[in-house]
Amino acid sequence: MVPMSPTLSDPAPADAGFIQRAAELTSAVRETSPLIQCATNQVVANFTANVLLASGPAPAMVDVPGEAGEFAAIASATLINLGTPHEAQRVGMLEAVAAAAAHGTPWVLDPVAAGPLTLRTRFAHELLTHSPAVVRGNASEILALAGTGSGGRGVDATDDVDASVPGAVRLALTANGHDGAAPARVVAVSGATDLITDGRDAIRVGGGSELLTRVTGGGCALGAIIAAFVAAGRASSVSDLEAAAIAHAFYSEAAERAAERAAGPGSFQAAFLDALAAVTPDDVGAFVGARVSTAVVLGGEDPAGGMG
Ligand SMILES: Nc1ncnc2c1ncn2[C@@H]1O[C@H](COP(=O)(O)OP(=O)(O)OP(=O)(O)O)[C@@H](O)[C@H]1O
Ligand SMILES: Cc1ncsc1CCO
Ligand SMILES: [Mg+2]
Repeated sequence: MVPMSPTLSDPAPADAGFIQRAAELTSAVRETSPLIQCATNQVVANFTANVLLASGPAPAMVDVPGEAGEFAAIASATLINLGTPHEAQRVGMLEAVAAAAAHGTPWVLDPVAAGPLTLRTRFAHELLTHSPAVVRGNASEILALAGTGSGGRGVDATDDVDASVPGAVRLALTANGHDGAAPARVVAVSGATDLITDGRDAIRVGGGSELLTRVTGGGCALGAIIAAFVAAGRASSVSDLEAAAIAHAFYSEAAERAAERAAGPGSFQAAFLDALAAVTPDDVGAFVGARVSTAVVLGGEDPAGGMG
């Protein structure tokens, strides 16, 4: 059964354990430099690679059919972003997600502009059957995939993050994994306040900067950072849910610092890369303490038959 109209409990501040895991996971991402395969759109490939390099992980934009699966087998995590999904890239993406599944490698789906565009929306639904660890998008994209969208107008959101709660919960709970055999699917919705949920628990991440929406790739590069934090989280027993939320906190802390120094979108982009490199694990811990809240999903029902 699909949840009818789930809501969230009153928010609680992040507890000390979560704050500590945020700092430790940020250290781990810097120290272990996870290798992140990106099959992403041609608009943001360069920015995404720079965001990863500034943050610690190693990017590799390997999306060519015949190579994409081979590379997914050795990557720490894979990002699949549907911004400009040409036919050959779609073939490479299917190879990559099959290899990721075979090797237990986490992968992140960013269904850019899902909803108004039929081909990529169908392809996103096909990709969902290959068990992404995280589905990341703006509210319009998440609502479209959940089947509750308002249409959207393309790559930018027309829906509000809070309005996406029922859709995000539904999209999380319709995945396999809630039987305990595999990690639950995490759905991450970006906006003024970000919402990250596995259908049972939810985490809200505030802060950040509106300037992230004035340069291209603000959301797309976030998908690559989520992939890196989830990969490092799996190596240190941090749940995909918390790892994805800590990724958002890391990103928002850097965006806030960059916005303080920037005169506009151009200098913001450069300042953001500098800030991603400068943010410390303790900064991320402090950010989680100040700007992150947790809640429980109320009124959600697990289609697999138990809320565990
Ligand atoms: N009004 C806002 N205030 C602060 N931060 C914001 C705001 N809107 C978006 N963000 C941040 O910007 C980043 C990108 O989110 P956004 O929802 O714009 O992604 P997106 O629409 O998928 O972007 P794109 O597809 O253009 O890369 C996230 O880190 C989010 O928290
Ligand atoms: C502008 C744009 N067009 C297709 S993908 C993309 C990058 C933001 O998603
Ligand atoms: Mg996007």
